[in-house]
Amino acid sequence: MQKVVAVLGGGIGGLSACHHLSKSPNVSKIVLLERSGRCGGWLSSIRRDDGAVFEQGPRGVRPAGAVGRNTLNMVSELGLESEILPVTKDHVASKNRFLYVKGQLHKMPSGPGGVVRTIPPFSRPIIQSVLKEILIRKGTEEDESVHAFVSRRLGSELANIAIDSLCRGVFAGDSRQLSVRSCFPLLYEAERSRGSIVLGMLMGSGGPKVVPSDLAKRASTESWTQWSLKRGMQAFPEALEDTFTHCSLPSQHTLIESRFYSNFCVFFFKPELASVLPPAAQPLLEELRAIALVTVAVVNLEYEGFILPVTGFGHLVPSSEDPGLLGVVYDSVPFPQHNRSGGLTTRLTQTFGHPDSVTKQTLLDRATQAVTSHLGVNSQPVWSYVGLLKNCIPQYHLGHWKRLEKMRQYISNHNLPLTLAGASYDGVSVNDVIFSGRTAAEGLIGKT
Ligand SMILES: Cc1cc2nc3c(=O)[nH]c(=O)nc-3n(C[C@H](O)[C@H](O)[C@H](O)COP(=O)(O)OP(=O)(O)OC[C@H]3O[C@@H](n4cnc5c(N)ncnc54)[C@H](O)[C@@H]3O)c2cc1C
Ligand SMILES: C=Cc1c2[nH]c(c1C)Cc1[nH]c(c(CCC(=O)O)c1C)Cc1[nH]c(c(C)c1CCC(=O)O)Cc1[nH]c(c(C)c1C=C)C2
Repeated sequence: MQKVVAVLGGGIGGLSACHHLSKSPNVSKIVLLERSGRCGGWLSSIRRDDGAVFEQGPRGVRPAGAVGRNTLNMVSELGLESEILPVTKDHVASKNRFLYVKGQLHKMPSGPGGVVRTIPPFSRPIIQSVLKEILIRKGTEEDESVHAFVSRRLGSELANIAIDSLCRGVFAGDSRQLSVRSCFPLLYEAERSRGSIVLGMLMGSGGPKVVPSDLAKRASTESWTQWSLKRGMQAFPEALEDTFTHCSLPSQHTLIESRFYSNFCVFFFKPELASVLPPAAQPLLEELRAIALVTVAVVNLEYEGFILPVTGFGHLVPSSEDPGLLGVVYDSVPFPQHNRSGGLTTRLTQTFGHPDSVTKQTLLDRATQAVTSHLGVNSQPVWSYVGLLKNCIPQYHLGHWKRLEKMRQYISNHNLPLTLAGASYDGVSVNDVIFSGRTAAEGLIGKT
């Protein structure tokens, strides 16, 4: 039977679903409903006339693993190969990441030399915690906070500094609330199946299989650690959107209500879309609304000349150091191609948590002060932009897996023509979200 499919939300997840649905001869029509008038969601690049590009959302995508290959395959299908800006393993942005602890920048330990020596801010070699980890007994909880899990297996120092910062640098979240089972499923599974994170990582795991395109093979041969696009990450959803035929849309609410009487299948991309479900789906609405989202402020700064005292990807700030500022990316280091043409400049991006009650000017002042105190730079930025990204990163708190199970069970028990996909469910990275769009589409139409 021919299907008409409605996709709610034109973020990268919704666009990925459309891309895969459009390959099926059994789908006669796809209606993409996007509220904002622009597709791409959080993939949002500021492009200046002088060639400079600044990212308000994601700035780099990892090529590794099945989901990384899947994204590169899509990049290839869209003919964006010549737009790719790869960062290889031997690049300084791949080797150097920093932590800002007790008023000082510290390079995160990496490589064999980094783990066998005591490297501040840590008080003992990482290898000690790693070797002890193998002997620690398996946990018995169904889920645990990321902080509790790492404290238990690797010690409180790594949990308080490294893992606290990592959760801020990926989820803009609190490691004491985030779920290890949902945020770091590989670590959780490693403990369950091998009794140890270290053994689990050494032995590897299964996971989905994705046949690599030539581009994905190139990424692996050349050891890329991340990539972006010449015109910024926004060029990705733009290229996807260009492949669709546009037509005027019916009223959103009419469409959603009619879903329950006809052959519509709706992909749900955000809990806030809950407002368009009918009252009959109340239990589902409650679960959707319970998924928390955080708001962050993203401050892009441009300085004249090369101003950094260190080179690398950037630095993270643990919550004990500053509850507000999460981290600073040294954008000019991984992606100098995004600097303005002619003349040397440094582009930085800072991310702040809990920015709601603060003015944009205050955020800008705090950002420039952090450049002075963290990086010893006294000059002022020649250009800046402050963006407030409301409810932008879903938080997989303790028990998230149970909530997902309940929601999917409800959908199945009530035969609702709905599929949940996007950042709120099974992974927040661009790769995860694109893969979830594909999985959702394939659940409806079979493998493409
Ligand atoms: C600051 C920041 C930095 C990030 N950095 C990285 C990174 O470096 N690497 C990485 O891999 N990932 C990164 N991410 C994560 C990644 O960008 C997001 O998780 C991903 O883009 C989410 O895609 P999505 O399609 O699920 O949702 P969204 O991007 O939120 O898209 C949802 C869409 O639905 C629309 N919508 C909402 N409500 C309605 C409605 N009622 N009706 C119709 N449309 C509606 C919205 O307008 C939006 O376009 C970052 C995210 C942020 C916020
Ligand atoms: C300071 C805040 C943030 C920075 N990036 C993000 C936030 C909230 C968002 C983000 N960053 C990454 C992802 C995707 C994760 C994935 O699985 O691919 C998201 C949603 C990538 C990432 N960034 C950092 C790490 C360790 C990762 C994981 C993948 C990888 O190893 O590359 C660290 C990091 N993020 C930020 C900074 C300043 C920083 C470290 C120096 C910014």
